Amino acid sequence: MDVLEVKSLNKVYPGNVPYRALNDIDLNVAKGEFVGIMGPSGSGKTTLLNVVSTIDRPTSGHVLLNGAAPFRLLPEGLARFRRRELGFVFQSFNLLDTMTVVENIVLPLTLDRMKVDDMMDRARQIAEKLGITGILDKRTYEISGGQAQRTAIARALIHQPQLVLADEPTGNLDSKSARDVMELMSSLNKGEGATMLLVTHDAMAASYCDRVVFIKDGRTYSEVHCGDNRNAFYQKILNVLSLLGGNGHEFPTIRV
Ligand SMILES: Nc1ncnc2c1ncn2[C@@H]1O[C@H](COP(=O)(O)OP(=O)(O)OP(=O)(O)O)[C@@H](O)[C@H]1O
Repeated sequence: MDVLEVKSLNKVYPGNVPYRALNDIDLNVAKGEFVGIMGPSGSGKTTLLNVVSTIDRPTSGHVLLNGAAPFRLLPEGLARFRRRELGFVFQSFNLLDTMTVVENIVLPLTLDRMKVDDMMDRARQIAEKLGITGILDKRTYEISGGQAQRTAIARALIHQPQLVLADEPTGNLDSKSARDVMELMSSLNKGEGATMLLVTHDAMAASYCDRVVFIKDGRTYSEVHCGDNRNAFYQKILNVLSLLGGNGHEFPTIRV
């Protein structure tokens, strides 16, 4: 069964002039898949991510996560569903400044009242995979952007969610840290079987995915698959971006 099933999804923002931000989107993500979403500014990427992450409701259409329909749940059940089944990685890291790195990482588990020793064991395991064992007791203002994003990835994965949603995770990083973060996300995807959905403007970041879906004006535009040559995949992504008519301003972080 697919982890994510999006069918005939529409989102209309109400207002004096209602705006159709998503127009009949279909998107399936298989277990263990790493899927990228790209498209020009205003094409609906964030709207799609917000609906998939259950933060925003669709106007019509279905969103199923592991066959379950989260929007049928009552608010409390929906919040629990989001906390347990999803992991989030944001451009701005969204770490809590008053806590240490390890306290940030275990946050999803503390909310479910797991025993402290078990939480710390899990935190150490995931920290090792992300190369942040040495900074676990630091405060978030004492660490670099790349370390902050790796901390956020550890927090997104520690509760083994069904789906990890990443919104421009490399947007605030220099190119070396961006590559490191994408290498790590890719190895967690392959090694841990974590299913991931990534929204990005960055062709380099997208080239770590198995498949990239392009959207334009709220509709699916095209899709490219990685195959076994990541450089050729990167080139294919750049080709679609140029066809999409993005300019330097809309795709500010394309790196060669
Ligand atoms: N709350 C809202 N109310 C009305 N219109 C909205 C709202 N949020 C987004 N929109 C509109 O919906 C369209 C899609 O926006 P969205 O943020 O999903 O695009 P995006 O592809 O993520 O863009 P970017 O790459 O610039 O972040 C845009 O035209 C935007 O102006």
